[in-house]
Amino acid sequence: MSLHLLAVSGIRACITAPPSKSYTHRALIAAACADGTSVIHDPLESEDTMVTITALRQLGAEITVTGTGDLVVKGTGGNFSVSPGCTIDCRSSGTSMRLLLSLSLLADGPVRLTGSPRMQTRPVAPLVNALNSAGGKIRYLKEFGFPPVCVDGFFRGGKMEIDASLSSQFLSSALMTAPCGERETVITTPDKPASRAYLDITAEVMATFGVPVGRDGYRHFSVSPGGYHPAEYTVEGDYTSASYFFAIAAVCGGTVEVTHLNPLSCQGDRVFLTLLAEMGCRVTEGVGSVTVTSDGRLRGITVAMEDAPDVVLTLAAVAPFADGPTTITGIHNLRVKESDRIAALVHIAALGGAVTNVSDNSVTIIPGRLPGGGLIDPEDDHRTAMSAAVVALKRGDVGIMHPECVNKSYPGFWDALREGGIL
Ligand SMILES: O=C(O)C1=C[C@@H](OP(=O)(O)O)[C@@H](O)[C@H](O)C1
Ligand SMILES: C=C(OP(=O)(O)O)C(=O)O
Repeated sequence: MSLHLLAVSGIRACITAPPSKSYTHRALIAAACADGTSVIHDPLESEDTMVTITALRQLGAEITVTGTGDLVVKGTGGNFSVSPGCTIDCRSSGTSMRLLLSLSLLADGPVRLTGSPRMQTRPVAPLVNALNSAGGKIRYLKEFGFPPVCVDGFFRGGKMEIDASLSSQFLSSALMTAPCGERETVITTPDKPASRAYLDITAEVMATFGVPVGRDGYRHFSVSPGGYHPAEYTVEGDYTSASYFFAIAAVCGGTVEVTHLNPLSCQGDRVFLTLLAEMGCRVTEGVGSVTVTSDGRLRGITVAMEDAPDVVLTLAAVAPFADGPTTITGIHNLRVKESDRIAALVHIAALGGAVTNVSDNSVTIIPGRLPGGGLIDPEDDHRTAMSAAVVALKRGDVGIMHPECVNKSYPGFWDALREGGIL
């Protein structure tokens, strides 16, 4: 099935942001490790967070859903008990795969971690190397450096060096397991980590569940053993998911307000609002909401995006409608996401009528050189589908195949557009 959207203009909409995917994964993990019962209010219900819930149940945490959708998590105190042959299917969730890789070392037996064919091409070697130097006995079951893996051994802690230049998730993974290690964990990174804001999210959730993370910027971290405390936790709204609505306001013209957003959030994807302001939109922050207003006239910009990789595709959907080129640097790890997102970016820009000049770590999007329009297969990448929707609503001649792939992070995306009167 493919979805064809009509062009819209002069939008007036108010949409509630869904809960954050990154915060939900982390709150679940901290709660599952805690010594007692936690309640997670307003968790994200999506394919990826379901992967983490199912995995934590396989590891022995009891997780129940209340009538209002809250999650009650009976923690294990960091002692996971697994059945023989335990195999966790992370499907296409990179966050689940990476975060569970360290965590599985806390189990009382071997745990196999596998995933979709695409997940089996997403690297884990820098994390596996570090864990194997600190008590882990992790083996590759197919291709060296990639899932599936068999996780055995234990998490000793101590000094670890983790190269997180390809993915911050390697670092978040070891950090989240560290409170359940045998001794103090001290992690250094040889290079600047990718996607650094996600490390702030990790440290914030850990602190809420009673674990302070000692750190010197993003290059040196320390965590003491002692475990997590249970907590009552409310998940904030997701700025990445909100970016599509802001982008629609920017290119189609009009006003879109998105509510349920924390104005003090450490989500790096908030930067998307700064970029829209630079491109010519009016961005106003209310109490727990953000409004973007645009007359559709946009300027091209130059921007470094290594700390906010997930909104690069949203920007690629906006850039074709600017009055000049947009250059984006810091895109080296986009090739190892749910799809090759550099190829996706080229396709999205072309739908909007722009050509792209791609080099190793940057891309320039030049508007107005191609006819644009057409059909896109997002290749199961939720962010490609949602970004293509931005172009489709501007132009009216774009079809999106397999629109249900948004279920990975935002099952309610198409309904939110309908309810907001945009579809
Ligand atoms: O830790 C997280 O929650 C995430 C980290 C980022 O990945 P990388 O650190 O691999 O860039 C981001 O792209 C992903 O969507 C979520
Ligand atoms: C890259 C993403 O997620 P993950 O790494 O968890 O698959 C994403 O949501 O854009």
